[in-house]
Amino acid sequence: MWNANSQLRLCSSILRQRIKQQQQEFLIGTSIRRSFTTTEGSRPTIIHKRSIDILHDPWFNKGTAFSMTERDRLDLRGLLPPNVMSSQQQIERFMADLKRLEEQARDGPNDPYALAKWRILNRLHDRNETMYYKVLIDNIAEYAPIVYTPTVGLVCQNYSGLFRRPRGMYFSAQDRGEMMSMVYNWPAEQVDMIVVTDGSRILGLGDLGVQGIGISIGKLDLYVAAAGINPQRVLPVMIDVGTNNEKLLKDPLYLGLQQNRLEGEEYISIIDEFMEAVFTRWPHVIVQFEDFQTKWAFKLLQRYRNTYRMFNDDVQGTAGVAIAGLLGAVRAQGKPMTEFPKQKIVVAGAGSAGIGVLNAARQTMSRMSGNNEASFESSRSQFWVVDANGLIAEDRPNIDPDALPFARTVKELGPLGLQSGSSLVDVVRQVKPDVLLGLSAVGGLFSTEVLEALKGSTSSRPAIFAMSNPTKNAECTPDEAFAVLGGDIIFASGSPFKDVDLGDGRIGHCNQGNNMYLFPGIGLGTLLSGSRIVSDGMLQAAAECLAAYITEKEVLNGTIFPCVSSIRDITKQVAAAVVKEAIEEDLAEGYRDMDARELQKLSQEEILTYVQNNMWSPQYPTMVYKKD
Ligand SMILES: NC(=O)C1=CN([C@@H]2O[C@H](COP(=O)(O)OP(=O)(O)OC[C@H]3O[C@@H](n4cnc5c(N)ncnc54)[C@H](O)[C@@H]3O)[C@@H](O)[C@H]2O)C=CC1
Ligand SMILES: CC(=O)C(=O)O
Ligand SMILES: [Mg+2]
Repeated sequence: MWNANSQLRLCSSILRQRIKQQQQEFLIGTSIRRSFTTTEGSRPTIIHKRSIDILHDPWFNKGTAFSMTERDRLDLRGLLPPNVMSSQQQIERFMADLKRLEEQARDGPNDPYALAKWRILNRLHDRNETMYYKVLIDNIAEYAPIVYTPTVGLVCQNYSGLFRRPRGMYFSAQDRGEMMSMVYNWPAEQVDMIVVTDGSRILGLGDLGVQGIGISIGKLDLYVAAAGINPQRVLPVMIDVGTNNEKLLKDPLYLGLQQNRLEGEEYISIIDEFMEAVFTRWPHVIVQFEDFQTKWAFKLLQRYRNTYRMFNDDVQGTAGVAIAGLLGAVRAQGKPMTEFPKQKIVVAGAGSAGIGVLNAARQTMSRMSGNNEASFESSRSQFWVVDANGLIAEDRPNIDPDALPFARTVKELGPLGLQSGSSLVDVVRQVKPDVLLGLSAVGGLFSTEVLEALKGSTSSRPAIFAMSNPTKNAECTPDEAFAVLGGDIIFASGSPFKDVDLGDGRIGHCNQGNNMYLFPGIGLGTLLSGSRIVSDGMLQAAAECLAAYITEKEVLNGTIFPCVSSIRDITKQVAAAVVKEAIEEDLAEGYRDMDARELQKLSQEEILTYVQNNMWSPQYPTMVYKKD
């Protein structure tokens, strides 16, 4: 339960973890405890191929970094230029090429260059995975916007043209009855993480059909870079049930099924078949549902969450990140987090993301203020929800059942001069909210008029969350927000923006409020705990860990989310919090040689070491050839 003590407990435990972590980094390689000393990636790699086949396999290829003895041992001599490069030299050569593009891009339009960078990185991904992830991890702040939002959106939009080598698996409506055998076509014996999409709502770009595979690939890049999931054990998946995108339906070069989306039972039976197939081959896999349109996101989550190791990133990951940000916004006002239940929050957007955030925020408020039926009921009145048809009130016909709990009563609205369907600007003007949160996918929705209305906020430091992706869908830019409201606000956006120079020596901080701060840790923590499900408690633990990661000083300076360059560290902490919660809930069944009983005995610090030691990092392994 949330109270001042739990807040303190969290902050001090994070501090303790950081100190321990430094000690542990020193200790790795020495014998801490048999059961969690094997560092991921330190074992030699057994390969069953030789010669040119190795160079064409991105999982094993080291390119010019193969030593002369390896070249002899693996029949590679003469197939590479003679100069053996270190992995660092390889990266320098690659980066010099990539940077040339940046020099040209400095004054040019942004998008084509971002796409060109993606192509260059993707080609590296195709030929040498180890080097690709080394480049990504070492330069995550620079390249997350290329492999992830915003450029990944552009990549999905242009995927038919960009497609060269296949990556991941495609299950289509034509594969009904075949999936159980098809799944064995994937070459890896073990898969830890699947990210699956049906392409129906890719970021805020709508239905992109089969081209949505790009988002599964981008999310899994972060799983490898941030969570240290072994790249040989990730699987991007696209389930192609058709598309309702008229442009794609008419495009002769479109790569997917050119039919309207299947609906109802036909649709569900395909997703069911896919789930059964992947969990039959890999019983311990974790499946992240990504960018399913709202009408299926909730239904599929309810259908599978108690049976399979799965979660929906847009509903649950986003909710956790928003909670962490909302608590940060309370602290940024100089108040304790426990004041959160008093915040007035206007949410624009009642889709999978908006409703996910609303449910989680309401539960968090309720937990903080009594954790009973009465507190749950009363916390409802802190939210005003506006969608494409304006303010949601109970007298709206055919109200979406997921939004119904947040519909305002006509009685409540009367004194404010509001009614069902009132515009966002009127709602903001009358409610005077502490927080204005956008998950609407409508770029520019927080217009100058809306931001002007927020000047009436009763908060000393109103918060604006323009969380829609990609960049052009952000409800407003930080420049717009700071220009209208001045420096005393908190700003977060789903896609990255630059900080704003406020002109008086101060900087307006632009936080990136994106589920990337949670999903990799949720996945890794679930994997390492061996929990059969992803429980609400595990998700809550992840959100609390993220909330506590930011120091008091940072929060007061307007920082409510960590910087992207610390994503690997925050992911490790989140994963450890998830493992700990799974142990406490008695869900942890163990992973590899760490069984449930061993897990139960670990201290908090030991859990962190266990997580760290199981994170893959991009180092070339020693290779040993064995005949099949
Ligand atoms: N920052 C992050 O981590 C995340 C951001 N998102 C973003 O959230 C956005 C929405 O995602 P979903 O909820 O799945 O989409 P959705 O399409 O299901 O929902 C959009 C909602 O916005 C409402 N809307 C449309 N026009 C509006 C207007 N003029 N005023 C107010 N509301 C309006 C719609 O009625 C609907 O309720 C996307 O852009 C997505 O990229 C989603 C997940 C995570
Ligand atoms: C970030 C994310 O998951 C989305 O925009 O859908
Ligand atoms: Mg998403």
